[in-house]
Amino acid sequence: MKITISVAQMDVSFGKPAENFARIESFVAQAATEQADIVVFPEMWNTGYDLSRFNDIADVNGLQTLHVFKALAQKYHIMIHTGSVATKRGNQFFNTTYIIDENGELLSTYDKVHLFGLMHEDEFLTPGSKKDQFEVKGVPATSVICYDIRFPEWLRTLSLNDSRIIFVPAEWPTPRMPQWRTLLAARAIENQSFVVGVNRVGADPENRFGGNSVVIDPLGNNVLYLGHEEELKTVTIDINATDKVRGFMPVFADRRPDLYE
Ligand SMILES: NC(=O)CCC(=O)C(=O)O
Repeated sequence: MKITISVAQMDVSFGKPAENFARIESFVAQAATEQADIVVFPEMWNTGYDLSRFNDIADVNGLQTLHVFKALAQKYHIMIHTGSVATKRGNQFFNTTYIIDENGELLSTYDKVHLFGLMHEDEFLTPGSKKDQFEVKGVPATSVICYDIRFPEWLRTLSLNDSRIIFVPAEWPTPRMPQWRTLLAARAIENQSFVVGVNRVGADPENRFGGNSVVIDPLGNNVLYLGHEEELKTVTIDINATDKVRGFMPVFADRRPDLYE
């Protein structure tokens, strides 16, 4: 099974959802032109980390995100991983991913589980407590958000359900780019899965963001690698590679969960 993935490495206007929403369609249109099955956006691109203003700018119940992306998925007949957006539900704020299929149907919702204190998420956001599991063209997949990749036990838990692709939208600052690359490669190798990491570029008042979005195969090799500029790139992956690696080195079968608690 082959899956074509477009990575939308976008810049984000700080605290300006209208400007950010206005730029989304061009990425989806380009991905469709490049015949992608799915297009993937970075983390919290609707607002950036303008956390103290979330009461005014977070997407209430994700309604704008869902409305815009469902329409785009139908118009371009493409599956969309929304990256993540700042959402407001009741009086709480979340960092939320939506997965929408090519018919505009919502497949899954995920709230970031591990909140990143260095960027003050823990002061403003409520953490999620559910897994994200969905299928891309019938292939089991999962998704986390940025800092979540520092928790291998969480990605392992998500991968035990036969997942073959792990999506990782991010706002990962430039000084820690070597860690971004190493952690993503490690998660790919240990879970014998493809990893799709989509980072933003540009800057906000506190950080510069390093791009370097990447698609990594189950052996840890980059099959797509972006630089530091805003751009969309597309690659086709062959999911059979995960069967080959898992057949050759049966890591999942060799686990000793009886020792892990
Ligand atoms: N937005 C994030 O979760 C950033 C995570 C990060 O920078 C890290 O080093 O981890």
